Amino acid sequence: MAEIEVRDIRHVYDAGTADETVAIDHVDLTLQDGTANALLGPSGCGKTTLLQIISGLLQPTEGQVLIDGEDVTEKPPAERDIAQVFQFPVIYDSMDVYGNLAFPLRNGGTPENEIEERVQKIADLLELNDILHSSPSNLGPELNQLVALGRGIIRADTSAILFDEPMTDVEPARKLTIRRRVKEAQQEFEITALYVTHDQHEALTFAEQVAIMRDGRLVQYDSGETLYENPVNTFIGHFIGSPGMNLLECGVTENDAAPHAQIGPHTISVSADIHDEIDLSWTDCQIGIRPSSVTVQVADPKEDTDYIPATVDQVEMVGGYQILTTRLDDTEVEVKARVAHDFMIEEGASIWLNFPPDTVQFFHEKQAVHAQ
Ligand SMILES: Nc1ncnc2c1ncn2[C@@H]1O[C@H](COP(=O)(O)OP(=O)(O)OP(=O)(O)O)[C@@H](O)[C@H]1O
Repeated sequence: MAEIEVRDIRHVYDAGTADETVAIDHVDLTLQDGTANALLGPSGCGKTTLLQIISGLLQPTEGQVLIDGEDVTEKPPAERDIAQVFQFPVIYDSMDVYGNLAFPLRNGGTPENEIEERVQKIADLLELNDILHSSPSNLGPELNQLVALGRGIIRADTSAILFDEPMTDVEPARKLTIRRRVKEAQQEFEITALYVTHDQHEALTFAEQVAIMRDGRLVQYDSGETLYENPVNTFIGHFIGSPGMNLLECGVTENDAAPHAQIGPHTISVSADIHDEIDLSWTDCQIGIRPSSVTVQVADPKEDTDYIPATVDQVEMVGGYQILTTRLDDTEVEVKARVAHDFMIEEGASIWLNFPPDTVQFFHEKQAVHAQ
């Protein structure tokens, strides 16, 4: 496998016409050799365009694609040795599963005994042994997608594999199994992989590093943990997590000689690292806190001023926990808090919330002021 680098890529569709669209706007991204990566972002942000530029199906308007340091921007797809798994599996019905897997090797003139060995290895890994001699037309889309994956990685000289929304046609109940097998194959063969999806759960479970795009730009490329804990801006804070980060409009006030966030009558402490960077003249500020970081108390904490009174508007059971939608008293500010599934609370109840300072992010003009 190989390192894939896109350097200062820009892509414009219908340049110079009324329909001109800047699909990729100066993106730099390096996928380290052997790593699992995901490309995540809302519809229309440029994921497919970037994927096609990497595979060679599309020539970028500007910028370069490098494979292990070699500039392949001008090379056609066939000379890049990049495999692609599409939304809908591309399978040859005229051959059985074995024939499909063996196809790229036979095409390259590999001796039959080596082909058999390699097909066996792939079949073991993807658990395809029982269907090796079945016709693909008798298999469901899940198994066909695995065959397409197997065919993509069967050649030892494949540089990388690109997945374009590969779970689109997979039944929800089968997704976990298919994803596990894809992940095992990626790890076993140390494949450089880029997995395009608009589903954050898929991206975060597959990839070590996730690139998030918006409006043709790469906004953040980091591990799932960093994206969750330290979003670079409010877009990432809200986009990652379910529900996303609470983003609360605030002012800045000075309290005990340290800047604090002010929401209506409520003062919220931030960490010392954030204090050092806040300017008291700032407007357009928000604090961000994950629903799982909000501490909830049902008994009035009385003199403990770190707790803010709120009212519970909605209680929702989500999987193994509950999400409370609350409103801070004397404001219209909504805060979501995650509590245990057996936490006893009713809609309309009074509640007290605490935002532990080391879990509070501070954003100025939508950008994080301090990466922790
Ligand atoms: N062939 C094309 N001609 C003109 N504009 C295009 C073409 N393909 C894509 N676009 C535009 O480029 C932008 C990026 O599209 P792209 O398909 O790369 O995004 P995406 O993130 O993959 O979206 P989705 O998740 O919906 O597939 C969009 O504004 C889209 O309308």
